[in-house]
Amino acid sequence: MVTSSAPGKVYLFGEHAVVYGEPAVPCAIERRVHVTATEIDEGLRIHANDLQLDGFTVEYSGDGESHPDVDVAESLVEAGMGYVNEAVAQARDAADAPAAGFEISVEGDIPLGAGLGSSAALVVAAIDAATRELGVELPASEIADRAYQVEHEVQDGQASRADTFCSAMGGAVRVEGDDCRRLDGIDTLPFVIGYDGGAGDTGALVAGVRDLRDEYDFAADTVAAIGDVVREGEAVLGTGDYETLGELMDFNHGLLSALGVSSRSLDSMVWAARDADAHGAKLTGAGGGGCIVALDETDDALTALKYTPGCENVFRAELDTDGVRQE
Ligand SMILES: Nc1ncnc2c1ncn2[C@@H]1O[C@H](COP(=O)(O)OP(=O)(O)OP(=O)(O)O)[C@@H](O)[C@H]1O
Ligand SMILES: C[C@@](O)(CCO)CC(=O)[O-]
Ligand SMILES: [Mg+2]
Repeated sequence: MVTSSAPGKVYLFGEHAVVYGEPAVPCAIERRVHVTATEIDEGLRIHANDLQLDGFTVEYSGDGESHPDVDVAESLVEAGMGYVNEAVAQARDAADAPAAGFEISVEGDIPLGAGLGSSAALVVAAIDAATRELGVELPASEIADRAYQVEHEVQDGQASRADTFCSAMGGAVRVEGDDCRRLDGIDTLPFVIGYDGGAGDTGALVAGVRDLRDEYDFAADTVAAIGDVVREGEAVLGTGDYETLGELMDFNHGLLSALGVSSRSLDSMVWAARDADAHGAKLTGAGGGGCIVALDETDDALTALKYTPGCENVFRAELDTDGVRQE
């Protein structure tokens, strides 16, 4: 039995635009998904107590048959389990053990579908745990690559390498197309996260931006402008100039908002953080609902968000310089 874990992330800059080849800077945070893999004779059994489908907790056997004790549509269960199914397929392939069976248990402290990269953390940790259980130790870069294949497959081609690379490597990273790099010398960033308790549909939100971009030149320009913000941001990232970083985060949020991926509750959390003198604040991840990230080393934004209607949970998230690891 092997347990591995991998971190979630926030986007300092660049979500959505990264899908079209602009650079992005996601940063790993100290919130993790833990996956335990145990080899069994055949098939795939998954325990995922954090995954609620229509309010039901799911126990699933991927060999076609059995199902939750409750009546949940097969398609919903398949969708929920797709990441684990595909991660296990990657592990079997990497270890050259096509028939290996697994029992997989998942638990995590990353809210699901909220822009903190729970899917990438799950896939990265699952590939690591399952390959180690088969006696194979993959380099983090290969885990990142295989995890990207999984997200790409499960999300119908709507995925960049950003979430999976960041989760596998840890720290602050820069992703532009297939060019993925860790950014050295960045050990700390004062992130405060506000969570509205909701979720966004990543595939649908990415498709919405794609449509806008196809329809209007100014939407394409907006996506390109996000790339400019990222390039400006990475130039000051190592200097500790939180003032400028925050200003650029604010700008980035405005551009995402123009592309239609913010929401009323994300906007009110962003404004609550700004009113409390955070250096800057923006939505993180696909948007539509979920989380914002603010830059603030004081407790002011944290306190203000606690009393913001629509904010269900607020927490500080340290930069996690460790990526995937065996526990
Ligand atoms: N702890 C977990 N247990 C089971 N499944 C999980 C877990 N964490 C993530 N998942 C899977 O990942 C899906 C959420 O992925 P999705 O890409 O929609 O959101 P996210 O990764 O949290 O946010 P974003 O991609 O915007 O950063 C869940 O519906 C589930 O299938
Ligand atoms: C919206 C997006 O840019 C980030 C989702 O966390 C999609 C992706 O990069 O895969
Ligand atoms: Mg995801």
